[in-house]
Amino acid sequence: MAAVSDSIVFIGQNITTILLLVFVLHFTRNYLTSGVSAIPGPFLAKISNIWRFVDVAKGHAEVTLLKLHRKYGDYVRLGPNVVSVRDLDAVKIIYGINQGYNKTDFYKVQQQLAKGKPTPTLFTTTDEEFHAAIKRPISSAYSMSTLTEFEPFVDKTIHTFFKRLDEFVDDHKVCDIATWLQYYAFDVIGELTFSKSLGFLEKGSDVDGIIAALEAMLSYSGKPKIGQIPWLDYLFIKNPLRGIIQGGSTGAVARFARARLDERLQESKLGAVEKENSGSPQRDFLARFLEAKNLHPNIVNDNQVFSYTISNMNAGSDTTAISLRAVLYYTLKNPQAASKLQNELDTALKEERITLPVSWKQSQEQLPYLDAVIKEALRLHPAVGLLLERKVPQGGLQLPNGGPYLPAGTIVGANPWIIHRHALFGEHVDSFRPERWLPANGESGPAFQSRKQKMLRATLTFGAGSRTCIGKNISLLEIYKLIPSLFLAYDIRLKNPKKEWETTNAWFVRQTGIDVLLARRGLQEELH
Ligand code: HEM
Repeated sequence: MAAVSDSIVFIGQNITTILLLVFVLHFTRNYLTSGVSAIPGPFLAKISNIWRFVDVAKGHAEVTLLKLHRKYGDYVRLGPNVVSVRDLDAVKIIYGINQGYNKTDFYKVQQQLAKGKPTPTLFTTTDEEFHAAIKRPISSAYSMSTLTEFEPFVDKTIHTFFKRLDEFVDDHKVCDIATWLQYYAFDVIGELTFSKSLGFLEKGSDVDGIIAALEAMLSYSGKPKIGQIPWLDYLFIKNPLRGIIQGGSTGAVARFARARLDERLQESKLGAVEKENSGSPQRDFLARFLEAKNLHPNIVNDNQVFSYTISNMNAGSDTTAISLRAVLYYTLKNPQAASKLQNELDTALKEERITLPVSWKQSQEQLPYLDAVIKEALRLHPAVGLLLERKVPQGGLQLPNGGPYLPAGTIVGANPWIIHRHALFGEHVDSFRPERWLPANGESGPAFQSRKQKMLRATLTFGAGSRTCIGKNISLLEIYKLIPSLFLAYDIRLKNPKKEWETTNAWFVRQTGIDVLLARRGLQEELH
């Protein structure tokens, strides 16, 4: 008894020293983590995840990481157990199909609560078996061949968008196009998923706080930061006490999606939808998800249908808006590129090779410079701006080209912003040069094809491997139709050509501050 009380007294008297010792031991153990300790990086990152937490919270983690890779080379240590990879052979292994590199707890942090329980989606699940099971029934809905079936939904939204832009022209008002592109992207995904736009363009403002809710979820002070130390999620976001107090909030996007699903299930009971849609190629995503439920009842229930719709909304709206902004901004900032693009579009329209709105097929077959502009903008500003984290599987990873061996459990990943500035993309990788995607003077056809293929294989805009973006074709449809149609219908100028936009990296690298002046080009009557 006396020994116990003596110990308590001793601890009480030396608590500061003891705590200091515990921290020193903890940091030293972190510093010396097997395998990872051979990789260079900032000292503080080697001893604690707090360094990365603070860096992500500042909102420009892609800038920090680029500097670190330029200083240290292909492998950078970002945490006691975290490695950022720039070596392309390593990227191939990490994202290779069936290589066993699963998503990390960073993605679990993004799982939303439904009735107090985290709900994994196609995007956020870390369970590869579950992922394969839920992906199989619906992957055909996203295939290249269904694209043209979705085209009328996009055309409809382009019409609404241009009606609203006409008001800016008529009123001689400055247009905050960054915000309006977000309204467009949200309304398209609403149309595609539910045949019902969310009404952003009509209202000209955030509807039901949906954008605010998504921003809060992905705010740089929120989940992406917490994702650097995932156990904090259980303290701050998924804390059961918080669930009890707040009733396990579901959020504005979920409410909208749930209402549409309930409407459809009700109509379906009445037989209205089946009659209306049977055999129609213009079925929205929800109709296709419900078909998957009929075909695969053991995998797809109403909750899974709901989860598919949520994935579409969360993964497909902001990312597309960010990409559209990048294409528009870089084009407007580079008058030479803008004028080349305008010439290509005007000539193709005059020769009746394209229409307004431009169709997907026309954009692919008639507009090579547009293709180069879009590829270059998405290279320079990929929507995702943090590591696409994966866990090293059993057996470990021998990092290629001189890297050390990493044991199982190490977190590895590539950041698209870093990979897209790899020397493989040629010179001036920090500048907007659409020409890098076109044959150079004197370059033979086969040499160009081989160079282009290498760049495409290294492109991570839509991720890579088994977890690559399922909505890639859909977003390309939205981008390749809207951008040329916009330049055909309007003369667009930056209000302050010298002013830079502002960006914030909160997992997605959002931009604000693109004010433009618009004038009609007299082609509106061509809109059909
Ligand atoms: C330009 C627009 C888009 C970009 C840049 C983009 C980017 C990405 C990236 C990088 C990933 C992989 C994430 C990772 O490995 O951690 C991903 C996955 C995903 N994206 Fe997209 N995305 C876009 C549009 C869309 C659209 C329009 C949809 C839906 C209609 C969508 C749905 C998804 C889903 C469901 C996943 C998870 C796929 C899986 O794990 O199987 N995305 N996206």
